[in-house]
Amino acid sequence: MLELQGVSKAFGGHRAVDGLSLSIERGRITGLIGPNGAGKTTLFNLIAGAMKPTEGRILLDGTRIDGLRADRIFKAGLARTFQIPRPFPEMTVLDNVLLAPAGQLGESVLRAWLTPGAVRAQERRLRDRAMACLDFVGLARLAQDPARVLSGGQRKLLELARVLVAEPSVILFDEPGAGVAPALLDTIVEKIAALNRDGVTILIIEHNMDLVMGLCDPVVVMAQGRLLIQGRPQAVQSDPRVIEAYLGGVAA
Ligand SMILES: Nc1ncnc2c1ncn2[C@@H]1O[C@H](COP(=O)(O)OP(=O)(O)OP(=O)(O)O)[C@@H](O)[C@H]1O
Repeated sequence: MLELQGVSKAFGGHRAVDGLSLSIERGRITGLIGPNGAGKTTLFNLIAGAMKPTEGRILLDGTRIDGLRADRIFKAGLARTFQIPRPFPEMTVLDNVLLAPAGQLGESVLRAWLTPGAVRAQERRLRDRAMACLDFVGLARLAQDPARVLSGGQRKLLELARVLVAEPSVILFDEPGAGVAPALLDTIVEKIAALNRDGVTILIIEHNMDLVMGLCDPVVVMAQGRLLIQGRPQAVQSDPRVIEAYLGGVAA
């Protein structure tokens, strides 16, 4: 579904991602782990179009997406969530979700003038869909509140609703468990699993090992910009190379 071929990203002389090749299988929840500075977030930036690779190719369903703008990749069905979501604090929760869909009919003034009925119908459909997404993540009752009232965990759920409006086929989650209270963590894990049951392919960066072991299969380990190993969660967890990479990371 998502294929990386010899992907590198250099910052000056430092290769944050170094000749990485990887296949993300359709319909799975793949975990991406590795010590701090391994290059995980840089890899997400490359896949989602926030950065261009220095070398290599990235294919989504066989079509090259490396070098495409982030909004094009989003429209092609690949969405990402951020480690620290930053909703517009004074806008309502619902309006924050409605910001996401690009290319809606109402965006074209000429079109709005020619076909106001179609625009209104489209807006209604979008609102309904945004409300359904908020309902899915459990935030529907807060739809009219300003986003600033949300807790860290609720912001992650809002972020999820925001990307779901676009009906992505692949979602990259950057540390969905970070900064989330334990009660909401279960909700987030449950929502990710439910989306996956619905056929969404998922790639997750996460430092919380319980979350990774319970949710992800396979698990991919990165160290120093490279792929260290890829395999079943239990096998990865007990692999001496992985333990060494983490201990090396702590010592550094
Ligand atoms: N924009 C940038 N400019 C220069 N160096 C960068 C940039 N982004 C990342 N790096 C460097 O690239 C390396 C990989 O960073 P990255 O954030 O991708 O790691 P990570 O695995 O996501 O780490 P963490 O788990 O701490 O988030 C680090 O050495 C980092 O300092």
